[in-house]
This record gives sequence, structure tokens and C-alpha cells, in this order.
Amino acid sequence: MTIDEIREEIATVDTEIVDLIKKRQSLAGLMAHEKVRAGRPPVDPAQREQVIARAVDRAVEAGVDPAGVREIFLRLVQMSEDKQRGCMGDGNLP
Ligand SMILES: O=C(O)C(=O)C[C@]1(C(=O)O)C=C[C@@H](O)C=C1
Repeated sequence: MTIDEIREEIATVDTEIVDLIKKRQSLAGLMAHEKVRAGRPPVDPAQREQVIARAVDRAVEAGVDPAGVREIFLRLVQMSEDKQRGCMGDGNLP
């Protein structure tokens, strides 16, 4: 493959990543809705650790740097928590 071809593939993968982040954030909106109904807070530290551990395990399995994946997932979960907090403000539920 040429440099340009590889860059095109990278651009395709990047688009997929952003689309998946959008999907994850949309699930965070649904989660906020259910947590308000259940009277639960947006942050669940035990679940957060489980999500990160699952991603790190998958990274190890797949031969991807687990420290990098851990950082990325910490950020993804923070984005989800921010979105949930935003949704939980008065009149903001999706
Ligand atoms: O599982 C939950 O309770 C979620 O709200 C989802 C999620 C996540 O993004 O994975 C977000 C916030 C919590 O702190 C833990 C996990």
C-alpha cells in the first residue's frame, strides 16, 4: 500500500471511531434517563472500573497497548459521565 492509500484507510477507521463514540454518547443519554427514574447518580465507580478493566483485558487479548487503551477508555467514561450530568439538569433529558 502507498502512503496515500494507508492515509485513506486511517481516515476510514477514524470516521468509524467517531461514529462509535457518538453511539456510546447516545447510550449515555438513555442511561441518564433510566438513572433519573431509578434515583441513581450519573457516576458509578465500581461499574467504571469494570468497564475499564474489560477494555484493558480486550487490549491485552488483541495485542494492543493496554496503557493506551486504559487512557482512552477513562476519557470515554468521563465523556459519558459529563453527558449524563448534562442530561440530568432540569428539562434536559433526551
Ligand atoms: O454503567 C453505567 O452506570 C454507566 O453510566 C455507563 C458508564 C460508561 O460510560 O461506561 C458511565 C458512567 C459510570 O460511572 C460507569 C459507566
